This record gives sequence, structure tokens and C-alpha cells, in this order.
Amino acid sequence: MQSPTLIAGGNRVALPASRGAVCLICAWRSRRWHAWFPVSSADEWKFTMAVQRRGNVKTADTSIIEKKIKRGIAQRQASSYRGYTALVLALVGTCALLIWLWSIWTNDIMDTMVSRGEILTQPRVFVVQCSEDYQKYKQFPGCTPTKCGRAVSDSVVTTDEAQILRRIAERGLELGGSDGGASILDLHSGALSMGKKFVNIYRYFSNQIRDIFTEEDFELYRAVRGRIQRVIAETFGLDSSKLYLTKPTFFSRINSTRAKTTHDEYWHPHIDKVTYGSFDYTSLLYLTDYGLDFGGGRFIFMDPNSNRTVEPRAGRVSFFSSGSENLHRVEKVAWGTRYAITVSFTCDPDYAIADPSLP
Ligand SMILES: O=C(O)CCC(=O)C(=O)O
Ligand SMILES: [Fe+2]
Repeated sequence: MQSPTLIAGGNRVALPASRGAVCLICAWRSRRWHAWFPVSSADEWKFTMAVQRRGNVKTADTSIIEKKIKRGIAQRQASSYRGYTALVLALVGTCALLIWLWSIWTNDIMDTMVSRGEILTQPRVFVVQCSEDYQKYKQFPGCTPTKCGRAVSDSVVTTDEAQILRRIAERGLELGGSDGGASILDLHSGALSMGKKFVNIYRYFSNQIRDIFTEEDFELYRAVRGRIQRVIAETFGLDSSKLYLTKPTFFSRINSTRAKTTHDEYWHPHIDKVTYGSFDYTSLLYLTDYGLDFGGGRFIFMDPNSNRTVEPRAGRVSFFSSGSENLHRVEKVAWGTRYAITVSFTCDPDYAIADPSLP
């Protein structure tokens, strides 16, 4: 359909028929032009042909313009698509950068030092430079850490022994237990978590204590302590007789119950030498399995650029020099129950304690 302007508008640019209404005045002028200049039928034919030719020219113009308009729209669409893609990429990039910065800031990059599934027949040892912490204390040649580091072994304590020790922990901790997620039982002092406090099991359960623990339980505890002491001495090149058991040394039971007091907040990063003073070497004997008995609860060495985790496994012993070269924390337990024993050693005979025994 032709635009009304094409017939008499002369120089006017044709418009698509749908826009004809805009140029109604042109159509009106074309009718007036006919009225003013009457033409013969031959002239009329020539005129019609001319108009048709002009009309064809104008139609070509129209399609060029339409093409240009379409091309413009397509270009605009393409450029807006490119803009949208760039925006999405920028957002994704920003998110990735923020996650990376956050993980560095929270030091949450995890390297597994020993996984639960591995079984280490020999200690896996990582040497780290000793901190200056030990210089603030009396020095004991042949014992005070000069070679520092951390090690893990699965060949010091058998899984059967770990199971017996776990039963001891269960029986003892059943007598009390913290209202929050972390309970301890110290067989040396007799300290047992109870509600929001501690009680002394040897006093509190004095008549029943021999129904709860046996001599064999304490013998096993002593034997295991001796083996751990020897592996620490061998690994760090010490004279084993110069190492002494120190306090606190305790069973721990951790579950996902919300903390009720600060005693339940086991997950804070800490340095054992700073927290406990007398510690020179810390050892941890795990009595349950990460991923099977509980989730979360991995032990984490917090190094300047990464975290190195030890996944607990029943019978696994992890030991390390207690200074700030071994800053560490325990990941929050997400489900299940985690049992472990912290067995600590000192080089200072003044802080030595005897093995526990049944009263
Ligand atoms: O249970 C653990 O894995 C670590 C406990 C600990 O850091 C500590 O007793 O000082
Ligand atoms: Fe610790």
C-alpha cells in the first residue's frame, strides 16, 4: 500500500502506509492539485506511469530506510546484549574476587595434612621453625624444643586400644557432662564437666569409682602415655627420660550442642604454650573417626598462608611442639560425637605430674 504523499507531495519522503494518517494534509493537497490543473486521459496515463515510476523509486527508498532502521535496531540489540554479557562477567568476576579475598582474610584455605582414610605406619612429620616462645621459659637441654614441628602416626595405639579408651571416656563422662557441646574428664585431678561447672569424680562418686573404672583401664592409659612419650622423643630427637607428663591431660567429648559457657568454646585458635604455660609438646589421641562418628571437628594447624588439617581417626596420635609455630584450633563439630585425649608433656620437672591411678 502506497503512502498518500507519494502522488502529489513531490519532494516529500514517503512514509509507510501505516503512518499515512500523519500526512492526511498531503493527500488533501494532491486532490486540490488535480482540481486546479485538469489533464487529458493521455496525459493522465503518462502522469499515472510517472507516478507509478516515482512510486517505485520511493518504495525502494522505503525498503532501504526500513533496512537501515532494522539494522539500527539489530545493532542496538547486539550492543545491549554485549553490554549485558559484560555486566554479568563483571559481576561474576567481582564475586570470585570477594570470595578469594574472604578466604584469605578468614584463612580458610584447607590443606589436608592427613585424611581419615589414610593409615600411617610411620609418623608423617612436618618440620616448622621454632617460635621464640621457649626462650621466655627455663631451658632444659635435650628437651626444650630446638627442632619444632608436627607429626601424625597411626601405629602408636591400636584401634582396639582406642576402643577401650573410648569406653572409659564414655563411662566417665556419662556421670556428668557439660550443658554445652564440650565436656572433659581429667583422670589426674578428677575434674569432670557437670552442667555449667566441674565436679571432682573421686570425691563425688568416691564409693562407686571402682565400679566405673578398673585397674586395667589405668594400666592401659599409662602404657599408651609411655608410647606417645617415646614417639615424641624419637621424632624430635629428645631424651625421653627428660620429658614429663604435665597437666591438664584429659579426655574430651564434643558434640554439636550450642555452647552454654566459655568452657564449651573449644573452637578458638590458641597456642598451647601460651594457654597452659607448662606445655612443651602436646599430643592428641583420637578415639573416634571423622566422617563416620562425627562431622566437622577436624584439627587445624593455622599457618600464615594456609590451614593444614588432621582428620581424626580412632587410634591416631597427632603430636607437635606447643609454641606459636603450632597455632591451632578445632573445627566446630557439626553432628555426632567426637572423643579424644589430650596428653601433654613438659621439660620442666617442676611441672611434672604422676600417672593417674585409682584412689
Ligand atoms: O582435640 C583436639 O583435637 C585439640 C584439643 C586442643 O587443642 C587442646 O586440648 O589444647
Ligand atoms: Fe590445643
